[in-house]
Amino acid sequence: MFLRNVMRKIASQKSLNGLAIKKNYFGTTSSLLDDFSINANEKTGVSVITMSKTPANSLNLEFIQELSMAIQKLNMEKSCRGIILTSSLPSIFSAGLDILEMYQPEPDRLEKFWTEFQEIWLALYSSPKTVMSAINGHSPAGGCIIALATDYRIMKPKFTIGLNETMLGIVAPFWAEDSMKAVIGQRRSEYSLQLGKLYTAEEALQINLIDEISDNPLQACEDEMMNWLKLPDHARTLTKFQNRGHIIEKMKKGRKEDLEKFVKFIPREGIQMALGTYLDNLKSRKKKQLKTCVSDVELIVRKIKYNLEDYTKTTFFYLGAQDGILAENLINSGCKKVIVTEHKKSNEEHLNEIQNRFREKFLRFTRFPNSRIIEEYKLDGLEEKNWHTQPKVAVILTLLTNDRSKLSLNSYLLRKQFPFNFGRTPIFLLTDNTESKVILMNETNLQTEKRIPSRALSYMFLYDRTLLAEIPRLKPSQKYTKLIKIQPKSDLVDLLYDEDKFKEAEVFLKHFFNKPYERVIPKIEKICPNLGSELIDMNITMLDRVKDLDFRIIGEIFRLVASNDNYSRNIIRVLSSRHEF
Ligand SMILES: CC/C=C\CC/C=C/CC(=O)SCCNC(=O)CCNC(=O)[C@H](O)C(C)(C)COP(=O)(O)OP(=O)(O)OC[C@H]1O[C@@H](n2cnc3c(N)ncnc32)[C@H](O)[C@@H]1OP(=O)(O)O
Repeated sequence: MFLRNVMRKIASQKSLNGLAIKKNYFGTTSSLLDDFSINANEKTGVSVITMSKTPANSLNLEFIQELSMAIQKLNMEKSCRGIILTSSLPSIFSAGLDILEMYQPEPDRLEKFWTEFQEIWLALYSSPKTVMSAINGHSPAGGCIIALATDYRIMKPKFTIGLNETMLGIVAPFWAEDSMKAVIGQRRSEYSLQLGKLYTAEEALQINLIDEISDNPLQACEDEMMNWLKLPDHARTLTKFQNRGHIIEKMKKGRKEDLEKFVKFIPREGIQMALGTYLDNLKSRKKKQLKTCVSDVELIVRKIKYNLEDYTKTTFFYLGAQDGILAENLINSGCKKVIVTEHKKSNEEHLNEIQNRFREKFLRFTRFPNSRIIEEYKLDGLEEKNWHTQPKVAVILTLLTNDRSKLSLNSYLLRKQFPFNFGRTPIFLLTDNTESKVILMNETNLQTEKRIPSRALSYMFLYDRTLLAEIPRLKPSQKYTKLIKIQPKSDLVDLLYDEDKFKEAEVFLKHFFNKPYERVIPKIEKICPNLGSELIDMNITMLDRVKDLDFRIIGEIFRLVASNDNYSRNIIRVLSSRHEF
């Protein structure tokens, strides 16, 4: 049935020839908005569509409409046998859908926007012509969807491509997913989509997401096109539809539902919040250069202020009310938004105290909607509608603790607050909890329990000196892209950067790792009573079950050493020399 329709469509092109497209089809024409041009070569029958919508060829409604119309016309133009899509921008093929179309959208426009996007995809994916993408720049999300809808993809080295929708907290449509599966396979596709993977051209080639790499993708496409055009059009087209028919049919059947889903999904508060963050981040990405961290609240505040473009627009999420000193400092120094979270049941009295103190500073106190346990504090005069438009940076002031119940509470609150992906938002973790001796946060924790992708953790400010002991643990990880150098402010910090000392501790740890807890604990207890009891609190039965523990212990050792106490130094020496330990 589908193939019959295709045959009919191909046949009907003959009669449409010359009608559907302007008479002066050959040569160069520009779109009404000058967002792209078409160069139709009479000799080869190949039309090159060059997108030139500055700054990023992002697909807004008008751009898609015009582009879609042009492709549909070319699809019907008999003298056109091949279409190549490319970009005139130096480093971007297409940045995908214009995020501004989805951020704080007008309902009618949003509906039109998605309908047109479906339409352009159909026009490309079911084009009877040979369609190629000369991907001469970045091609994320919608850019990749467009490229995937073509028959052949040649990309310039180094740039990136992929369906990164989850990074924005949104979901690629099923038809884009289907087209990706058809190209790179089910498993790779699922993996790439879930993780919102952006691949370099080199990586993309390895997984067949693109077909070739070339320094001149347009020329390479033109050359490759000649091979494709050697074959009779009807045979090639029918073969294409034999392959794609089921995907096209599925899309057509599901497109109404897909549209309904989209217009319902996008305006959701959480999605808007995620898009706002992403957008802000995109805008300010280049300008943010965060450098140092200091172990003093005032200095941290000053640093943040200095580094953030607009400090007052930053939202601070303060997890665990504690005594609120850090939050108060932030507020005093100009921050207008702080969300304080606390488990009311467990700490109601404390929360009330905080609330009262904050009330003096804030003229209005609002309960966080849909939640009984999260309280929101904000300055009067802050526009309600901007409340959830995301800050440039999310700052999480969190209680890093060895208390499992508090940790899971924090995870819970984080999940509740942010059921979506943080995307590329840098997250600052601060703590003023000087009692803490351990961080149980590692990459796995962050990804699974707290659902913050590790890449978001690009910057960390740690106030608590004892927690600084954890910093070296993070060093080797590639994922922590910009770990800030901590200004040595104490012997402890100096020590942390003393590689030899650190190695010494590591050697020692190797010897008691993998040993049963029962054998190790009493020995640790003997030399370091606090550490032993903490391990007991954590209910650890085998040390090797807790991979992070090595650094925790290292941290503890450093802490002991930093106390400049001969006894502690002796402990280290003894431990390091006792291999049987
Ligand atoms: C039920 C289904 C639900 C939902 C499905 C929704 C499907 C969505 C598919 C999408 O396409 S979502 C859009 C995703 N797009 C992106 O994530 C790309 C974002 N852009 C970038 O990562 C980068 O801009 C780039 C790698 C493409 C290029 O980087 P660079 O060369 O450094 O350029 P700039 O970042 O400085 O960008 C220049 C300029 O353009 C603005 N911009 C970039 N992308 C977009 C966009 N997609 N929408 C709107 N605006 C965009 C960027 O903010 C810069 O603006 P300035 O004013 O600061 O110059």
